[in-house]
Amino acid sequence: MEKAFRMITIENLHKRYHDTEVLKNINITIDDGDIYGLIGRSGAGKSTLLRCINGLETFQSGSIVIDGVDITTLQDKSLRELRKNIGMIFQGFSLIDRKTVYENIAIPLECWHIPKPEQKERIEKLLKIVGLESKRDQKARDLSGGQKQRVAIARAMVMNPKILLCDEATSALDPKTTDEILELLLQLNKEYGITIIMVTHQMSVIHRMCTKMSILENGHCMVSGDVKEVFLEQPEALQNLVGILECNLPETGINIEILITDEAVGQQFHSDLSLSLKKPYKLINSSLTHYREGVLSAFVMNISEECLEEFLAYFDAQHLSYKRIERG
Ligand SMILES: Nc1ncnc2c1ncn2[C@@H]1O[C@H](COP(=O)(O)OP(=O)(O)OP(=O)(O)O)[C@@H](O)[C@H]1O
Repeated sequence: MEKAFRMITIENLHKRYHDTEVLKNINITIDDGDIYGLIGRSGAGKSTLLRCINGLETFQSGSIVIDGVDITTLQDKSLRELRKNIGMIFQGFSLIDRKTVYENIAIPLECWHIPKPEQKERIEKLLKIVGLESKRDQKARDLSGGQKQRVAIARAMVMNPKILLCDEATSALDPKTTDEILELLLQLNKEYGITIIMVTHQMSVIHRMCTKMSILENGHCMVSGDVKEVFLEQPEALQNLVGILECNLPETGINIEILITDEAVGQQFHSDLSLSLKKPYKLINSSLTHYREGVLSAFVMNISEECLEEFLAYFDAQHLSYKRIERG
């Protein structure tokens, strides 16, 4: 398999505001073309980390290497060059309301003194990609939230960046519009290979979009890894974030959670189990989560103590991932 090219390497990053350390020894690597999710509670440090990546914030120690360049070595002009390679979109869109769609997208091109004919070519292409050709002369203030975010995406893409940072980009949108914006971002990632970092509170955004993820907690990076593996392992930081299982566990018997990543195995699980063991059990909870690639089935079962050994032997023989869960 071809070795992935590393787009961003963050090592031992510490960031303080006055006496408060808000990023504590962050180590994260992001490959070219990844869609990387950063999730965590409010105040965990996600936005600060994004601002460190695009050079808007300095930090006290550690390093951030982007596309082979250590950004701490950069001065004014080269820092501006770095930012040219990093587009950013926000929850609040940050458009200029009195300007038209076309004029908003043109802002970075104007700043970089790109000749008008080239500006036109780039903007026309992006208007088509984001589906706003018919709105080109409309003022930004007259657009819907979803249309505003499309303009912001086009503006972020207009300098052909290698990286797109999305800070809660869909938090202000309704579910259908969120879906359309996420689809657009997936399309940009697929067609242009752009590396995307998504800061979000919404676990569904991580499921749908991301290949890898980190969980930030109070300035620490608690967990990093493949999205599906993180959900399979259910580390404490993830449980803290999603809350403990919201189902009433019976007071007798043993409660076991099974996680299955193969969709077909998940669908067959109960019938296979019943046919093989012919032992009773209660199904307490079941859920199906769709990921970017694949599906994760989770079942909580209540099993009597006498039958436990047999069930566990079956799960082991089937190489199923399971764990005992205790009543809260
Ligand atoms: N300019 C600043 N000056 C002082 N403290 C700041 C500044 N910006 C952020 N902080 C503090 O840094 C911590 C991390 O903030 P940050 O905005 O990065 O968190 P977050 O995880 O993005 O939160 P949210 O999800 O609410 O946006 C918070 O305690 C915040 O109060």
